[in-house]
Amino acid sequence: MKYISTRGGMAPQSFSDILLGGLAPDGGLAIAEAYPRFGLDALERLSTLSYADLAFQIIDHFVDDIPAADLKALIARTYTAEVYCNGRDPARAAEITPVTRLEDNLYLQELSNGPTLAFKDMAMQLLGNLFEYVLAHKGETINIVGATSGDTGSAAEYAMRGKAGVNVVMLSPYGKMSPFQRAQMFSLQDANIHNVAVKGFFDACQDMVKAVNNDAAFKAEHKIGAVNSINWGRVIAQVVYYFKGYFAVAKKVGDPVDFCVPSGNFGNVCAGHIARQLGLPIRHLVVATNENDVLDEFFKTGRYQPRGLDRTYETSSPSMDITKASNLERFVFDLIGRDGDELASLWQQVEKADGFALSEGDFKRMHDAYGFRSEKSTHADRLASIREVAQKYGIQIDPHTADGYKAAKAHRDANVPMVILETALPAKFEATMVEALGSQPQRPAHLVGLEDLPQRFDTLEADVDALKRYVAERV
Ligand SMILES: Cc1ncc(COP(=O)(O)O)c(C=O)c1O
Ligand SMILES: N[C@@H](CCOP(=O)(O)O)C(=O)O
Repeated sequence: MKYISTRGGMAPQSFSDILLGGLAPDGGLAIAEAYPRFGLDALERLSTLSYADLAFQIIDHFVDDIPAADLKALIARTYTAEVYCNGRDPARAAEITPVTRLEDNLYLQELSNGPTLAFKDMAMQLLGNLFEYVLAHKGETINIVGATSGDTGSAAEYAMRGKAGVNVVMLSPYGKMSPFQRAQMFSLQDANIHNVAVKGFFDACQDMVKAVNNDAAFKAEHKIGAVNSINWGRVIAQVVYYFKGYFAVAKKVGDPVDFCVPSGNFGNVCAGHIARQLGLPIRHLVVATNENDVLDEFFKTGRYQPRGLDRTYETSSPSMDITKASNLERFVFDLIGRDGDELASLWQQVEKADGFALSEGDFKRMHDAYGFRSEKSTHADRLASIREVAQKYGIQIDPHTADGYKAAKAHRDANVPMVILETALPAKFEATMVEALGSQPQRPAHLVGLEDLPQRFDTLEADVDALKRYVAERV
């Protein structure tokens, strides 16, 4: 499998190159030249595999330059019960992403049992091991520049801390993460981890990361790499749990299943789209947003209009406070027939803040052929969802998963299983959980007192040149 750019300006590249390269040289995102397709017989065979074996069978199709035996060993080392347990039911830990039945045809898939209590660990742990392997084989080093609204940053830092040849510079929105998220990142004292609080929202952080990546000379000189979902390695690892969730709930292989996905940067649900392209019988992909509802607007109207500061909100599902959904680019590339020139012109309009509107045909195909649906939650909805799930099912869900619960209820069909993807644990968002339920959520014993640890971070204005100077001085 080779990789091209969504904007049409990259000669086909191998997996390891795009893994280390991050953003494509033309500013687009790397994407597989074609999607392999699993037929029903192949799906039957996959349906009984362990998480690690399933991950290998899927990911191996996308890796053209790592020997299969090495890839298999890397994956086996990543997806273990020890890495994905985190104090929750150890008997279920071997399933890696256990699925709980809430009621008939309504399920919750746990994705937050990794070291940092959010779904980002599902891909990031593998990315850490892949980076280490590829860098050692190429004899190279990498300086990761990333952006986080709270969860990617800690997942990346826990996956990369202490790894030889890897530095991490992670930008986060100053004062906008939960105290737990902040402490998780800023308490790390490893010499290869650099936290930078930027005065602005996540969108500004991500724009700065992309600007650094778009400066070819700076990128080459400082060996800049990416861990956000602009990195294809992240997305392909996330595809696996859709297969696992599907096999857990489908009565027979081939039956339709719906997934509901709390969304912000569109990486998670983009992985669902790719799973569907690979032949997994997903009927609907329901995109759940918070008050930053740019994606809900897109799926309801066909108009994609990232917001300015006057319409970007700090919400109680803060990791989804995103109005420029980076990965939407990969889906729209597929939707418009993989025309790189057209995609590049649409994203020029996004970059000028004009946005774009889909043609009538593409708007219809997005629902009919690609199965997308969407729904938005407010703070009041979120609290009501957390309370309802606690009362009806005796389960605590975090504020982001709560946005998913509301959207799943809005789009449920009694005859089709709906899987809600859990994206974080309640412990990361104590204030909202206390507001909803009146009590503190549980947290794993080793994280008690996290917020009391000494914290280390730098601050920067939302200024690309300041970031370049920072990177040049530190790595
Ligand atoms: C807890 C949580 N839920 C949902 C999301 C949204 O996921 P995505 O950006 O992949 O759409 C994020 C971050 O992105 C997150 O951290
Ligand atoms: N919510 C994310 C934002 C970045 O998303 P990514 O999947 O593109 O890394 C976060 O928690 O940082």
